[in-house]
Amino acid sequence: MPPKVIGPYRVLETLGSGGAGTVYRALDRRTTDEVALKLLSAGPARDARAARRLAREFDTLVDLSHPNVVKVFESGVHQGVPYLAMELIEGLTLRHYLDLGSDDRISPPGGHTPRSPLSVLRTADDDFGPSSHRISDDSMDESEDSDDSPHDGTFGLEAFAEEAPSEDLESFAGGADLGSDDSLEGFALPPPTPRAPPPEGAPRDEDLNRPERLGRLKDAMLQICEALAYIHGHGLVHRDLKPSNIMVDDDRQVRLMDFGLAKFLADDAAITEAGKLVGTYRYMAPEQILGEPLDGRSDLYSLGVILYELLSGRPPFDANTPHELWRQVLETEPPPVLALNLHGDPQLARVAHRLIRKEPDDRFQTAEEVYEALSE
Ligand SMILES: Nc1ncnc2c1ncn2[C@@H]1O[C@H](COP(=O)(O)OP(=O)(O)OP(=O)(O)O)[C@@H](O)[C@H]1O
Repeated sequence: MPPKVIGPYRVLETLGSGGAGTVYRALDRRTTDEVALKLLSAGPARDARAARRLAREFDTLVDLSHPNVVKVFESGVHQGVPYLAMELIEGLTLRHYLDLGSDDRISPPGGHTPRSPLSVLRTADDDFGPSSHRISDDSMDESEDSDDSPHDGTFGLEAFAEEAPSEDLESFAGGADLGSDDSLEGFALPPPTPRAPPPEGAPRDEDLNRPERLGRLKDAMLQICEALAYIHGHGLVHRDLKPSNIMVDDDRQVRLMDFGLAKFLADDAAITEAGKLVGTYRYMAPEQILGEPLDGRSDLYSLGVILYELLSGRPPFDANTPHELWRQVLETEPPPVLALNLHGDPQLARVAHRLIRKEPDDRFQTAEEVYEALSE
């Protein structure tokens, strides 16, 4: 049973649950405005680290103001449990927004502002789940994101509970010439065959490639680039970009959410957290897996994984264990999007592949550059 009242808010309904707590639709009794209220779980999941993350989410967002970044209003504590009040987004997470057959749940084009030159739901099916595991045992600062996972190099496999069945990507090895040149032009289009059989339940190419869906995908990507350009411009790295942390409202306006893991680059601790792994496995850049210093280019890698998945219907890397996934991310090339989806959009495919290059220097360097490449 959800609580009836949380601080000055009356709870109206449950919107969804994530790793740390539950998000409610609630009415601010002082203003009669509706808000989304994130309340941390009262059970074992609520610990000092979760509370710190919520506090950090508030501190991070309270000074930001951008149409594509969720707004926060206040934080508080209700019967000892911390909560965060934020802008209520009437819409869908990015994955559900671009689900095949979701057209009937969104408004027709025209209800949103077309992209101008850059002015400059957590759902059980989305991700591997957030992780914040130690990867070494040496003198780590407990004050940050480490959790109660074993510290011996093993990982909580519950984080993989939602993983899709793994695929044999070996068949692509050697056949995928992604080009070594930095430019999009340098990207070698994959040969039309051989092609691995799609896993059972995989979306059909013709559904993935419907022009209306691709239009929505591109528009959403442009808006995410605007949000990323803004937060990176403020010295912030999101560090946990994934489809369930992006919502699209009924007017097709995108919001970047869930800044509980975000870090300011100016904060030294943010870039010298060697040995700590924070983020969601599937979307983590190689340098994030290696515990190296992160910058905005790591978010761009995650954006590339999202784009790759939404174009091909499959993640670029897939495995049954974290270690195998990381090995693939660090050492292997993903199958070309256009080998998985023969008639996929070549421009979007090129952008996705350049975003998921292993070396940050080989990727687009800024969200503005991605925006421009998507607009070509
Ligand atoms: N501001 C909001 N407006 C409307 N719905 C929201 C809002 N914030 C979250 N939700 C809904 O609540 C769900 C849970 O959100 P929450 O941030 O707790 O978890 P998550 O991001 O899905 O997972 P995790 O935080 O564990 O990565 C979301 O998937 C979304 O459907």
